[in-house]
Amino acid sequence: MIDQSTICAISTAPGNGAIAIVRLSGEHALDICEKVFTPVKSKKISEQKANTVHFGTIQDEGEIIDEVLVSLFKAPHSYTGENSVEIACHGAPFIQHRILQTLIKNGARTANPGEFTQRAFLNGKMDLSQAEAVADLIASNSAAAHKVALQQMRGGFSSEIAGLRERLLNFISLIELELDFSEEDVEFADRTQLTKLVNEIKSLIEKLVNSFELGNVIKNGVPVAIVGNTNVGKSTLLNALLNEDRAIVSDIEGTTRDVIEDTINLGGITFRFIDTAGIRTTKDRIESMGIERTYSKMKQAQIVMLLVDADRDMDRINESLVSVNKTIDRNSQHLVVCINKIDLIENPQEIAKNLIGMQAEDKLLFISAKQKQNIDALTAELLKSVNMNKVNEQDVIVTNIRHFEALKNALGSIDRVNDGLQTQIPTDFLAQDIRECLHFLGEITGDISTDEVLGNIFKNFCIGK
Ligand SMILES: Nc1nc2c(c(=O)[nH]1)N(C=O)[C@@H](CNc1ccc(C(=O)N[C@@H](CCC(=O)O)C(=O)O)cc1)CN2
Ligand SMILES: Nc1nc2c(ncn2[C@@H]2O[C@H](COP(=O)(O)OP(=O)(O)OP(=O)(O)O)[C@@H](O)[C@H]2O)c(=O)[nH]1
Repeated sequence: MIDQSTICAISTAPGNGAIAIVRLSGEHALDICEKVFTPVKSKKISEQKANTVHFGTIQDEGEIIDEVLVSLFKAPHSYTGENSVEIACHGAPFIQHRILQTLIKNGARTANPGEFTQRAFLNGKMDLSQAEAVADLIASNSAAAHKVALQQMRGGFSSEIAGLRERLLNFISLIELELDFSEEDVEFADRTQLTKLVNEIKSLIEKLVNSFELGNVIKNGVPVAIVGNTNVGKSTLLNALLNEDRAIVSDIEGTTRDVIEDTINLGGITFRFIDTAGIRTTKDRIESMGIERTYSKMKQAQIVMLLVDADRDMDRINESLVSVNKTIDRNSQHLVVCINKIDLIENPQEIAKNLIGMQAEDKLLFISAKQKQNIDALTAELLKSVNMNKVNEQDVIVTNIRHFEALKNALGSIDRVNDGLQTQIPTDFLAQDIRECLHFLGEITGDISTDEVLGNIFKNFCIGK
């Protein structure tokens, strides 16, 4: 149910700016605006045409707060689908807050995060996956992320899903009719047509499910944990990869106590390098917390880059490989072992021979972070670990984990429908699988949603969006 109150918020970024926008939306947006805004032209704001802009002053009990521009939108032709007003004022936080307070004094309440977009969704201006894409668009920080978010906000795959869902809904009503007439042996739903539709749905969903691996990479970057004993050169390597000095480099053991994260664009893909505290046993509490965190970062990474110091004894080198082996899962993670400081030793191959626990799929590189030797080969190896072969350039890409989960569930149920059609299972079982598929598809577009799901989605939005 849509809450009927009129909401207001500052929609521009916090802090000083040239201009700021205070937004007002809801049934009483125009009346509230009228109480605080005096246009230079005498005509009342509520009598003005929609989609017009007006110059005037905002007043609080007779005191002028600012000269502003007011934009008018009338339901249903606004972003939220409700009456809306935007006040563009001078950008001092003091002015913005005074205006907000005045609006509240006159009957508005402050908006929750994402509440404008939530209302746009509830009023049918966009479906749920489009609303989610609005947040992605605001957060986009690379050309690829921008492209997929914009595509999704403008309809993306949700219109296709909605269309297929609509057709499946037609079938379920026919099948349910058959169930009503179960005494008689009638078949209202054409099984050949239904099989065709099921296959269409299946191939779309499969394509979308497969796109997620890349979608996730585009949206979140590839997490790479750089791990190793202290002083092996992790920070130096990070700097070599970043080509700048952002992490702390020093020869004092345990300098990197906390987890430092930095992103770098390699071949159009964002990698998130996580420079971790070295793995070793320590009595220092703060340092051991850092080491704890190293293990948890290692588990979350898509690529684990183990750095070893070529200049150390073999036991110490193998010790770190043993810890990594215990922690990572090669089904979902790649291991790249880098033998660093090759400038210091004669025969790095000797180390390679004595490494314990390397597996066939693991990669081994010999580098010097300080001398920047073989950094390009390492970069190439990282890019190879990101599997992008499954997706074509023009394909729609799923970036949202909620959509991914719903699609996987929908695929499971559509597979059961398909099997059921082939093995001619009883109609009531078939109907149940179809209903389940409809449910999961509906979760994506928001045709099926709960307050909890909506709450979780919109709580992560900015205020004013
Ligand atoms: N000042 C301002 N800038 C903004 C937004 C906004 O709400 N205000 N937007 C959003 O936050 C984005 C633009 N999106 C918008 C989408 C729809 C409508 C809108 O009024 N749609 C109506 C009327 C369309 C028409 O003119 O015919 C509609 O869909 O019925 C406005 C903004 C980005 N920039
Ligand atoms: N000769 C040589 N020295 C290196 C190389 N890479 C790093 N070093 C040196 O090794 C020392 C430690 O480097 P860091 O990058 O601070 O090592 P770290 O692994 O981040 O160390 P912690 O933060 O203590 O865990 C520094 O003196 C670096 O200059 C290399 O390829 N060759």
